Amino acid sequence: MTTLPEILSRTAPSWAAATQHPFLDAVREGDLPAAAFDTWLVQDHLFVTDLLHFQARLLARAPREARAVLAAGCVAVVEELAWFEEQAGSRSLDLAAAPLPATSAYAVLLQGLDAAGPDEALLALWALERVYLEAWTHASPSTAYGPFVEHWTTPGFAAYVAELEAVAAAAVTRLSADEAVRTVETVLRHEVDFWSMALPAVPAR
Ligand SMILES: Cc1ncc(CO)c(N)n1
Repeated sequence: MTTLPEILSRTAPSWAAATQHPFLDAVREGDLPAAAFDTWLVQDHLFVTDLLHFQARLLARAPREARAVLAAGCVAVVEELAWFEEQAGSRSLDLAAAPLPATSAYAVLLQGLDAAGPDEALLALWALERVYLEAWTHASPSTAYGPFVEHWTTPGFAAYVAELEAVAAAAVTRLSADEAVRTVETVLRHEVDFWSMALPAVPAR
């Protein structure tokens, strides 16, 4: 039977790459230029919009035990989008920017998961939320970007990831280990590309 600890250990180097990324080091050290952060923030707003659409579709076909966490997650994502709009307003950012290639590629991945079974899609959702929590935890503490780091490492978000983990733990038992590894690896590769997207503006250290 496939288990999450097995999948985590088989994908460990990719988790490290997606959480100990130079973008996040620069956030922690405070030397990420505001322009790079802002580029990333506008793209993440686009990603979260795509995520809401994906999650709403998944809710409609999810196994019974996953419905409550997915529905609560949809509400949280709607609130997250409003929060992005507030941040964009105070940083004078244009949220209507076009998606960069990493954002478009991630959107294609999420759309593709509609054709996969709900268990694979649930596993992917857990992975993309867990890696985000770990990534921002790696960026902590940050003085320059402190409020953002705090927003993405709150106990509420950690509790949501833990609830998703319980659902993903059940889902993964219905997948083959190779299938589950492939799904998680694909998510983690897209996460690395997403952090890398805004990095050319980061000074060498
Ligand atoms: C790229 C990315 N991955 C995961 C999350 C978590 O919602 C996010 N906001 N952005």
